[in-house]
Amino acid sequence: MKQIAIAVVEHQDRFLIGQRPAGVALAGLWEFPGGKMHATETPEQAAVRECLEETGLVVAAKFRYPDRAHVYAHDAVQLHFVACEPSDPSAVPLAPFRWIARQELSNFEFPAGNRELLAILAQ
Ligand SMILES: Nc1nc2c([nH]c(=O)n2[C@@H]2O[C@H](COP(=O)(O)OP(=O)(O)OP(=O)(O)O)[C@@H](O)[C@H]2O)c(=O)[nH]1
Repeated sequence: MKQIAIAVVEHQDRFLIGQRPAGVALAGLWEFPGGKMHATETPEQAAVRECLEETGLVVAAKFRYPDRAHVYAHDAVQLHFVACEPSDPSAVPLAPFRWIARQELSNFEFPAGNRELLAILAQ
């Protein structure tokens, strides 16, 4: 199973999300910054690294949401969700990432493995 670290970056009740590009698995769905963990990394380290690579934002890991295993047609993944906060809240994320208010998250379609996390964020 692939180990995936995901940065759930929160600031002033808004979250950083981006749309997966055409031509990749789950194209068009929205997601949090993240990707495969390197062998020596903790989920926190990998989430912070992936977030910087994908969004240009430096973030600090704060706490963990429950992990989630999910089997997609393209892959079986273990999702490690890491709550993070931006070091510089005024920094502008790289496209396609943008800040979305908590109440708006339900208007975006995420991969099925995010369902439990999104239910927690909606509370
Ligand atoms: N980034 C991200 N990936 C997610 C989320 N939810 C979810 O199920 N995934 C899954 O986790 C896997 C992430 O791998 P990826 O394709 O984005 O990245 P990758 O394996 O190429 O890793 P890399 O970015 O290190 O190259 C994909 O199977 C993706 O569908 C999410 O919220 N964010």
